[in-house]
Amino acid sequence: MSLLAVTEVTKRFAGQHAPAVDSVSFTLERGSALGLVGESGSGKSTTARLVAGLIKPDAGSVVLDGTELVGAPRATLQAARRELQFVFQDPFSSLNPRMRVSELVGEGLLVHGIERDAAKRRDRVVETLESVGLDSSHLDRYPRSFSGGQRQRIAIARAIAVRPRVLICDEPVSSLDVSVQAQVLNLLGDLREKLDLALLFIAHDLAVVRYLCDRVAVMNGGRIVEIGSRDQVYEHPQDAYTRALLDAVPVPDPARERARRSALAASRSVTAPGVNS
Ligand SMILES: Nc1ncnc2c1ncn2[C@@H]1O[C@H](COP(=O)(O)OP(=O)(O)OP(=O)(O)O)[C@@H](O)[C@H]1O
Repeated sequence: MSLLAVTEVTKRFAGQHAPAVDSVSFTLERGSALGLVGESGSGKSTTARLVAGLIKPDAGSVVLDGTELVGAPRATLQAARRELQFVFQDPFSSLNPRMRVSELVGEGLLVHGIERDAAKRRDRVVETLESVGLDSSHLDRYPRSFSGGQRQRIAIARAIAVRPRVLICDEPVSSLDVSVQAQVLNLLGDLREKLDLALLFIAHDLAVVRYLCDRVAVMNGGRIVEIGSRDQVYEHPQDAYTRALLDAVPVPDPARERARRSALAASRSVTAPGVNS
C-alpha cells in the first residue's frame, strides 16, 4: 500500500471557468520523492494544498497510510496534519515574526501533544535545529535576524520537528539566493534519507526536481499530463507539453525560443484527458 494515494482529485474555485485541479491522481511511496512541475497557474500549489487538507476538494480521494482524509472527522484530519507537513516558498512570510525560534520550532510539539514538558521540548527543538545546521544559540532569536537561507532552515526544522512522514515543499528554494539554493536542496535530500521522509516537491526549475526527485509528474491546465520515473520523463518524455517544457532551458537563439513558445502554446490546447499513476 502506498503511503499516500491521491485519486481523481478535482477543485474548481468560485468564478473559475475551469477547475484549477482536474482529476489528479498519483501515489507517493514511503521515503520517495515526487516532483510536481509545470508552468505558473498549472495547479501545482492547489494540488499541494488539497493533499495537505488546507482546502477541500470538490471530488476525489486522498488516502494517507490507509486512512481517507477527504470528509474525515476533525480528529483524523488533526492527526494527518502532523504527518503531512508543509514548507512554503517564502520564509519571510511563512514564519511569524513575533515568535522566537524556540517557539516556532516547538509549536507543533505542543499543539500535537508530542512533548508537553518544557525542558524536554527545548531539548527536542535543539536536536531538530542541529539537524538543519543551526544550534542552541539561535533559540531566542526572532526570524528577522536570519538570512533567507537560515529562515528556510528554520521553516524546515518547524516542519520536521513533529516527525512527519510526508514533507510537501512548495518552491522551497526559488526565493533564495542561488548561492544557498544548493545547500537547502542538499539538506532536504539528507533529511529525506535520515528520516525516511517522503517528499512532494513543487518547482518551476526542472533541474532542481531532477536533482532531488526519483519520480516526476508534469501538470498542464490542472491535469497531470505525464508521470513517471525521473529518467523516463527527462530522457524519454511522451507528452508534447513535457517535451516543450524540457526544451525551455534558456536559449540565446531567438528563432529557437520562438519555436519553443509556439510548441508550448500548441501543447496547452491538446492536454491529454487521461492520468497515469
Ligand atoms: N484561492 C484561490 N481562489 C481562486 N483561484 C485560485 C485560488 N488559488 C489558485 N487559484 C487559481 O487556480 C489556478 C492554479 O493555481 P496554482 O497556484 O495552483 O498554480 P501553480 O501551478 O502552483 O502556479 P505558481 O507556480 O504560479 O504558483 C490559477 O488559475 C490560480 O489563479
